[in-house]
Amino acid sequence: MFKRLAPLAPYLKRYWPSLALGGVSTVFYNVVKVLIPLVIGHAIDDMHSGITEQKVMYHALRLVGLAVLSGLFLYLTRQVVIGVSRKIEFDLRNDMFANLERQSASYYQTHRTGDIMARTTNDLNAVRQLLGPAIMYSANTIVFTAAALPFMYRISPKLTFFAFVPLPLASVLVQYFGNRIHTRFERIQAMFSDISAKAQENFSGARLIRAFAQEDAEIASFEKANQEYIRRSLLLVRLMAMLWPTLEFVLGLSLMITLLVGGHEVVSHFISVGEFTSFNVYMVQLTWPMIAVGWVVNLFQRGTASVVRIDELLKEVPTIRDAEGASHTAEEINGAISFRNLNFAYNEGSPVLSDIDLEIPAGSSLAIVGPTGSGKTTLVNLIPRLYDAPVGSVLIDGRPIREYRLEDLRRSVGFVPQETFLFSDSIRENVAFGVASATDAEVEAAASTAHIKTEILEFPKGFATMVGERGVTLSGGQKQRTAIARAVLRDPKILVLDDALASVDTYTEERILGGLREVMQGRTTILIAHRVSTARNADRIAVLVEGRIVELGTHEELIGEGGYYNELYEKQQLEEEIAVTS
Ligand SMILES: Nc1ncnc2c1ncn2[C@@H]1O[C@H](COP(=O)(O)OP(=O)(O)OP(=O)(O)O)[C@@H](O)[C@H]1O
Repeated sequence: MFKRLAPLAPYLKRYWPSLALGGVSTVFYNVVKVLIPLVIGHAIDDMHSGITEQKVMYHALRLVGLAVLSGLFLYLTRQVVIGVSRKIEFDLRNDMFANLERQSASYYQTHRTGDIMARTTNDLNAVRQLLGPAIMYSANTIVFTAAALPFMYRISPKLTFFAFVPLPLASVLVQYFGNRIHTRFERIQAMFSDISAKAQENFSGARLIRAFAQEDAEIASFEKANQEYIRRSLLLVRLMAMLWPTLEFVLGLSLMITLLVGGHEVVSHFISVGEFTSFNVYMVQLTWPMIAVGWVVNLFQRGTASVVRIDELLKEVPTIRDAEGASHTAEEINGAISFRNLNFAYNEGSPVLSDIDLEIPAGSSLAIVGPTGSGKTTLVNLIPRLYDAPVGSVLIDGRPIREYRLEDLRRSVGFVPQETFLFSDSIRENVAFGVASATDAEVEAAASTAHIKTEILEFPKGFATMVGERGVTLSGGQKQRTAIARAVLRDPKILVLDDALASVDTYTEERILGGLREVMQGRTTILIAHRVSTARNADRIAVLVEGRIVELGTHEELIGEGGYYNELYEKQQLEEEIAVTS
């Protein structure tokens, strides 16, 4: 077990002075606690030979003194040990988040979000309980039992033996019930996650549910899940209801034995009434630590399993990271992109890109068109290394992209993805994402280039308007233009727009392209498009079909070729004519 807990060692090491203080105060706390029954016993025997006010006062003060001392040490122990467990929880949470942030995009396709969330919440909680309560209660139990046993043994070895017989049973019972409670609790938690996910989907998919008139069906299905939840909860309630009476019975048994055997010892004058009382107080004090043993064993089992799961997450090495010796920086990037004999497949599946040979000179623009699923997004994703192409098949300024530091490479690419993601934050912060030093004027200029500034200023709070779950809902086109502003603000050498004008009308498209033309000066721009109107003004247009470049040239050249692009052009011309005449 200790080997499995090894990943915690560096974290514990960090706080060793606090842990040492916790250890010392645990010893002091238990030593003081062990003295209390002795003082009570002495007091009784002393008063047995005649009670005086002075004696009562003296013994009472001694007890109060000990109680205050033990309280102080207990406070110190809890404060220090539980405090350290919280600090380690904080460190672990930070480390896990940092490592999750470093993982490549594909990590999130192969790992379920629910599992990641469980590791960062439930497992972390279990580890904290192991570090805090589990360690503290085990230390208390061990130290107190070790300190109390010699005193109990000195009072009566026979009584000690008999009184201890049922106590381990309490601990075994707690462990047995604890295990079953844990299993049932996990099932309830799993069901609760299902219910929450269902409710959440219903809230975010509210429009779809209304449109399909599925409210009643959804209510019925939710009620079914909720019923299962209550059924499982009641099973747990039954188990808990059985645990406490059973425990009370076992502890009562132990006290009864103490009373019977101890009473007999007193009557036979083997021990005094004071000693008998001391012994009873020891028994009462030992009850909780004995119960705690079973509980602590459960905490250790759960905690150890969780440490393993957390360690797996912490050790996960990002598949895409800086290559060894990657030293070239953003300043060295001019923006010429080359694809050389590029073949690519996701996870060793069927090829998505085949024999791509393409040179995009620095500062030029390229439009990529092609049927859906032909690999356009995949091709541009390889430039900022969102997925890794085979070594040497993607180059920037003649250098394989792996020779650049990942952060610098990505900083040089302004990316407008196909699906816009906006954070639940103000529009300003969404535009300035990744550029901490951006001034208001720069943010506004970027918004102006993306032709969204006027619309933003029409919102009551302008750029401070919140978007996403806590704010206004932007239209698809507004979202895309916010994303364009975000990419432009980064002032990148390479600008990639993945179907970024799909949600705007042709008039707005024309205006955005006009604005971008200025921005595109001196930058390499790649535009993925489904409309000829987006592609036609690019320096060159590449047609991608089933992962291969089948046509490459200017608008005029491709029209002349009479291939896919020409067909697309004629079809869209026809559509426009029909739209005008109808
Ligand atoms: N992360 C991924 N894992 C596995 N396969 C993927 C992944 N992303 C895309 N694909 C597959 O690769 C192929 C090309 O997809 P891609 O998104 O590059 O096409 P596209 O030309 O951009 O399409 P669209 O015009 O519809 O956006 C598709 O068959 C798609 O199913």
